[in-house]
Amino acid sequence: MVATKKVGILGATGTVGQRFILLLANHPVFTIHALGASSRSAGKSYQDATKWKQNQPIPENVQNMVVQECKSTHFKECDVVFSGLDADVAGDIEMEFLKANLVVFSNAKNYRREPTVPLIVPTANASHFDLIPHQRKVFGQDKGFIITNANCSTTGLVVPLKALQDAFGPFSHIIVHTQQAISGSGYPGVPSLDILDNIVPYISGEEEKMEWETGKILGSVNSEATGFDHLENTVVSATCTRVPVIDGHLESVSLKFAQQPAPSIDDIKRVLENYTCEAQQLKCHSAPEKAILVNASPDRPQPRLDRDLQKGQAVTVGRIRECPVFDIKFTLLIHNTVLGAAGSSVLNAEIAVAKGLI
Ligand SMILES: NC(=O)C1=CN([C@@H]2O[C@H](COP(=O)(O)OP(=O)(O)OC[C@H]3O[C@@H](n4cnc5c(N)ncnc54)[C@H](OP(=O)(O)O)[C@@H]3O)[C@@H](O)[C@H]2O)C=CC1
Ligand SMILES: N[C@@H](CC(=O)OP(=O)(O)O)C(=O)O
Repeated sequence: MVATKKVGILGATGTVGQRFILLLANHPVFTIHALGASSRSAGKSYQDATKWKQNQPIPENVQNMVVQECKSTHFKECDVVFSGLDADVAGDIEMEFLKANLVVFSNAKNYRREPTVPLIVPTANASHFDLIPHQRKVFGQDKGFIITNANCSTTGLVVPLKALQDAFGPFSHIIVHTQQAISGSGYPGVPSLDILDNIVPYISGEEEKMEWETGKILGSVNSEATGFDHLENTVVSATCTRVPVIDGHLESVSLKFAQQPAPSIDDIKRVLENYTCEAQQLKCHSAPEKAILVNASPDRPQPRLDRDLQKGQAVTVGRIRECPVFDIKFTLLIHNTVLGAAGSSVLNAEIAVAKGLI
């Protein structure tokens, strides 16, 4: 039995922050101890500060907690700090927390490209925690560290890619087209007059994130455990669009393997169906029983039907078929605010506890 850890949530009033609260409300290892948001919210009770948009009520023990400003002194008793902060402010605030020797799991993009900061999708590259001793040396910390999770669309993409890369070697080409839910743009997000009866074929910065982050996540920790060997020779091309769905990003993927001849469709299905990851071996509370769900129906996955399977922590893959241009193509679905955001951070923190880092 692991002793309970106190956790803080930065950006607790936002879309990702609300997910953190639901995921942590009855958690066996983590207890919500402190909540942080902007000075607009600080000093108010949580229920007065937030515009709650979840389909379950605010947990009773959280409703009247007082929201703090995001200063490390208010969080010094926390064993873990989760961040769902707006990227405009996450950089400075998260660094102040790290320098106060706190453990930070961030959803924001600010430190994903830092050479000493692991970018971890918990069901794909938990081995990247191996860099933490080096990161602690670089930042002069004995206890604190920072882990980022990936962009939500990238997260969905890399889970099946990791399974296939482990089995069949690297890819030469990846083309991905996303149809992303509106919850991905926070609250109030995309104006209703822009998104109802419509599709917006542009999400600022998203394609660049998918094209870059994929290579860091599918790359490896170098032999000295002092940095990451980014994937070389894999070209990723992403097109990202916003569609009128509340939760769940759908992605159409085409792949070409570096090694030819490419595996058969049956071999691809078998590998995806049998994929297991370290979070499962470590028996982490939030690890999905299956990290990849293969659906054989011709019209699946679909956001409304598949996003909540495995409590939102799995990626559903369907429509696996030959590609007349590359080798194979398929469609995947990820719950963007669970595995694509708060769920990744929570599972990453459980892995860190299981590895003895916290
Ligand atoms: N939504 C998603 O699917 C995903 C989001 N992310 C990332 O997670 C982060 C949060 O996103 P999301 O929840 O959608 O955003 P929201 O806009 O819904 O929430 C932003 C949060 O940041 C807080 N905040 C804003 N300004 C400040 C400030 N000056 N000081 C302290 N806190 C501040 C807000 O507090 P207040 O209420 O007081 O203004 C709020 O709690 C972003 O970095 C985003 O890019 C990552 C992956 C997926
Ligand atoms: N841009 C994503 C959500 C997000 O905030 O991503 P990132 O953390 O990479 O900025 C979406 O629109 O669905």
